[in-house]
Amino acid sequence: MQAVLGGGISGLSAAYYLHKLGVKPKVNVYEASSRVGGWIWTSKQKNGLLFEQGPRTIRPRFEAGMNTLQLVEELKIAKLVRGIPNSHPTAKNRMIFVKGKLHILPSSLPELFVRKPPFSKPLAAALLHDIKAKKKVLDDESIYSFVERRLGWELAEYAISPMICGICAGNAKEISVKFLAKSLFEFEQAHGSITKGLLVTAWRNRKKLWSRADESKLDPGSLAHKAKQERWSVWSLEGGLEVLPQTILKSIKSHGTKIKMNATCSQILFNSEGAALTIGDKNVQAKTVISTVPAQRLAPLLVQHPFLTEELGKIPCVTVAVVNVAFKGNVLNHNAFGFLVPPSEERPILGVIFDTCSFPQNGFTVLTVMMGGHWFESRLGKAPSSDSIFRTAISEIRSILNISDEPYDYCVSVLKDCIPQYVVGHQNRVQKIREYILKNKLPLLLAGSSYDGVGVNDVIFSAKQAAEQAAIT
Ligand SMILES: Cc1cc2nc3c(=O)[nH]c(=O)nc-3n(C[C@H](O)[C@H](O)[C@H](O)COP(=O)(O)OP(=O)(O)OC[C@H]3O[C@@H](n4cnc5c(N)ncnc54)[C@H](O)[C@@H]3O)c2cc1C
Ligand SMILES: C=Cc1c2[nH]c(c1C)Cc1[nH]c(c(CCC(=O)O)c1C)Cc1[nH]c(c(C)c1CCC(=O)O)Cc1[nH]c(c(C)c1C=C)C2
Repeated sequence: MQAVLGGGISGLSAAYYLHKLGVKPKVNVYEASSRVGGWIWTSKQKNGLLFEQGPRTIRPRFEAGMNTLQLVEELKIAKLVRGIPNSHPTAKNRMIFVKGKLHILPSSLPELFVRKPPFSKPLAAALLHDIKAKKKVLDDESIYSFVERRLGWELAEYAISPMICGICAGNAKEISVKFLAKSLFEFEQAHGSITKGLLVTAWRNRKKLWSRADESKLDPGSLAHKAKQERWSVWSLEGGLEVLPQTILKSIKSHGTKIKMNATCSQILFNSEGAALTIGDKNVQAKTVISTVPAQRLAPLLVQHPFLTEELGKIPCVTVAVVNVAFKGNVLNHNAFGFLVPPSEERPILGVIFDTCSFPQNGFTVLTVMMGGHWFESRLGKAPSSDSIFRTAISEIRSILNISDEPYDYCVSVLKDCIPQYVVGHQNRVQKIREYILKNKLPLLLAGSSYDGVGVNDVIFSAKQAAEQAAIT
């Protein structure tokens, strides 16, 4: 038996790809809770309203983004995909809330040459800063410190810090530069500055730059081709993102994969036949194990290998409080994706997504307020009640967005340890962990959000790669 730990989107995808690759023997998925989908969770409210408690949009970019679109086609749910083009107001209008005001961040090249508050200079001036700044030889550093050194304090504070909140609810002063800006970091290391690295790369790729080679590689009838042609910024699914894990679940069940619910794995002991897993009060033998559970949850299961327990345990996670709230009619003065709040503003919220600006819902306004993350305890308290989280969220949206209407419906969720933090040294740590597994010939493959990216595309792609590895071992 092949074992997959975790029934979130990566565990389900791993089982899907194992079947697609014709891997024998049969596959069992072990899920600790009583539902599948993990953080992908669409709740159906009164009047048919949909609240996304976790992710809501997926980016159709790079290999991993194309792979997810291909998966959607294979699952025969392409007709449910709703793409948002780059020209849509929500793709162009991303805001930050600084010193009592909402500011739209520049989203096009010409805007980089105009001064836009809260920045004191046009953003293009940051390149002058970069050209003048001395090279520093480093193996890794925080993304805040890298951007501050090379492009100046304002970009670090008002662009990078909120962006890190809007991706991993983390502190840019702790998150590795390699999480978001690996190639810019490498430009400095190889060429002395970001600008020089960009020019050298543009020159080397000058032929590719002017051709649409990427597009011509895509099958003209495919969803990925449509996404490129229509220049989608993001997409979601009619009925909510949870349709994706639910459809994978149906597909893998129809192929004979067994999904074991309320089945927490509490120990993995490697032996000559593979691995003996303790699931609840039973022992089961597996040929290989694909783990998609968070690194911190996997760490204590590997008692035979203290090195793995220690290193996996050093990949931390943060907790996010999510408040979905609906109002009757349009209560917003902006047509935008939403806004983020730089941590230096010291407000209790991380940001707000204007869900219905992207995907309207029968005359309602739906907003999602995200809170906590790295600052959960310091800003919300040790164990805040749902009621106090809701009151804080409402008071913030009332004051920032000038909304005086009473909510029509709402939902408060505390997502415990939901997003891993790729702190400085993360990439080296993951490499050392994988080298150890390889050197000790352990039948263990790692997938999910703790290692190579936290987006839905990244985790599905990591599951595909793990299944491909399992197929050749
Ligand atoms: C608030 C929020 C907003 C997000 N927004 C976006 C977005 O807009 N776009 C985007 O691309 N991504 C977004 N993400 C990221 C994305 O949702 C996640 O990375 C992805 O859902 C992770 O899926 P996973 O299957 O790897 O992990 P999980 O969803 O964590 O699934 C792991 C599963 O393993 C189970 N498990 C844990 N321990 C054990 C055990 N010992 N034994 C058995 N089972 C176990 C858990 O119960 C869980 O079901 C967001 C995440 C959050 C939290
Ligand atoms: C405030 C908290 C969060 C918001 N979204 C997330 C958190 C933790 C989670 C999240 N958002 C994105 C990703 C990455 C997806 C990927 O494909 O890699 C994750 C895990 C996408 C995203 N959302 C925003 C940005 C700047 C990004 C990065 C990529 C992109 O440009 O699309 C903006 C944003 N996120 C949140 C808000 C309120 C917000 C506002 C403008 C919430």
